[in-house]
Amino acid sequence: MTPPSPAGRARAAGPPRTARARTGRARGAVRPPLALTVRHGIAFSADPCASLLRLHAEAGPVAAVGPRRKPLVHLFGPDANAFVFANSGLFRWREAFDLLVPVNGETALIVSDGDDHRRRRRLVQPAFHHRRVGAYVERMAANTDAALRTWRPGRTLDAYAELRSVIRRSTVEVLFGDRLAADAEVIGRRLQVALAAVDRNFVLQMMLRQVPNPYMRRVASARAQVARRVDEEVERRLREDAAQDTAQADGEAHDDVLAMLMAARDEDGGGLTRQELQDQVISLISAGYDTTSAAMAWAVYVLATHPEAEERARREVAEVVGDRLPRAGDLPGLTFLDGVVNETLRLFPPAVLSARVPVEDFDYGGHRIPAGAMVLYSPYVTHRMPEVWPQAGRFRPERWDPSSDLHRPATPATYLPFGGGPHRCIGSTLATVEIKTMLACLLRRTRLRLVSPAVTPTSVTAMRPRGGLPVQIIG
Ligand code: HEM
Repeated sequence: MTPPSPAGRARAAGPPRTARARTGRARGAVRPPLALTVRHGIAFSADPCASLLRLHAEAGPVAAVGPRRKPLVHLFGPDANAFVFANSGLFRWREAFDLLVPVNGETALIVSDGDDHRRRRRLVQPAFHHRRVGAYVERMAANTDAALRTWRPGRTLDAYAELRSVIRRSTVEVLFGDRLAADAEVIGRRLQVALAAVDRNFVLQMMLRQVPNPYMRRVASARAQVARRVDEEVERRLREDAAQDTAQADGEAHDDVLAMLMAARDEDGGGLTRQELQDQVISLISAGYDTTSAAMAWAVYVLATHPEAEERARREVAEVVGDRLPRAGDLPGLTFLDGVVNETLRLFPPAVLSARVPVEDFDYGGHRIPAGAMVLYSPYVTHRMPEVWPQAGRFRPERWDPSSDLHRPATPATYLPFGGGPHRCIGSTLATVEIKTMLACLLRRTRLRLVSPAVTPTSVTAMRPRGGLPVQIIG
């Protein structure tokens, strides 16, 4: 599956670049109503996804909640998404994603702005080129199949946890090579301590960041241990390069993202600094496996709850892939499976919300939104708007077939599981290729039944089934 491409089309079709020019005179500064703030706050802690749909229904396309001095301003719907993506000069990412810094590092892409971001993104982007990602399919398939071979009929297991550990291994392996992959479990466990810290509710995270405390010290120490392991690998490769005495001497012999990052040069011949390299490695692992595992769990869930779609996908995999493991060349032929992946990411986008902080006041939808506010746009709410997607709440993978009555062309403003604009997810192709490959492996080898069809989502940064996804293996 290739999701719609980013900013170009949004800019062409979207609103003009200056915020005030588009929206005319504002009625006045947004003022979060206290009653709405309290009601939404309580509902959000119980079920964030449902609470956002209610907030949109109640307040419309602009909904401010939280403290008056620094409100959280939700901008809902395709117009808002197009506006946010087209006006990237109005926003900073460092402030918006500050809470990720303890895990991702100061120079990670998601917390970089302006020229720094452009430079780093240019250096990192080639490693995620479509052609390179194709080369990883066989590793992903082999890792998945190795895990599935241990799944015996009759057994009950947590499909989310099991597949997440496959994804962790594949992510570390394709990004950073076999030596780090051998440590994938240890790296994953340490990183998990840090990731758990940024998965907590915002208020608690902000409090934890205010004063030194044992919890944040544990997070820093876990992150430092991963950073040391990454540094060792970089050192070792540099020594190998210098020695030029093995087949792996030129660095290019490592066919992974780390090799590309180490070799990357801009027009002036400059590359990533050691700090930048370390932060990119850690932030790519952490951005990569939590979100992809969440999406994978939802894909298993929707197939298990839609037997007809599951059978159709199974038949397609049997015809295209047959008895062997899937290869990159098979993926374009798996068109129904594309629809399954697209539809899973439409109904269950792991990034329920994404954030921006404006550097100056701006007007939108008749409201003045102050500099420093937390502006939030929501893939989840957009994807469930009936005026955008017919039968919005239903899993209908056939809607991705242009000949279907339900088909609607996806635009960057209407379909945005990977965000949009200059910070659009760099790993979108890797993620969708991985989910598709893993589903093909699952469908050719096993049949699953959910232990309970009642599943509640949790988290807005990597939305996943609360309590995992217990399944019974039935074949
Ligand atoms: C289903 C899986 C994934 C989802 C739903 C997802 C979603 C997102 C979203 C919503 C953003 C923010 C964009 C914005 O607000 O405009 C983002 C950024 C990012 N993602 Fe992903 N992502 C996924 C997988 C991955 C993978 C596999 C990687 C890398 C291995 C990755 C690396 C990144 C990075 C580095 C950024 C920051 C880009 C920048 O700031 O320039 N993601 N992702």
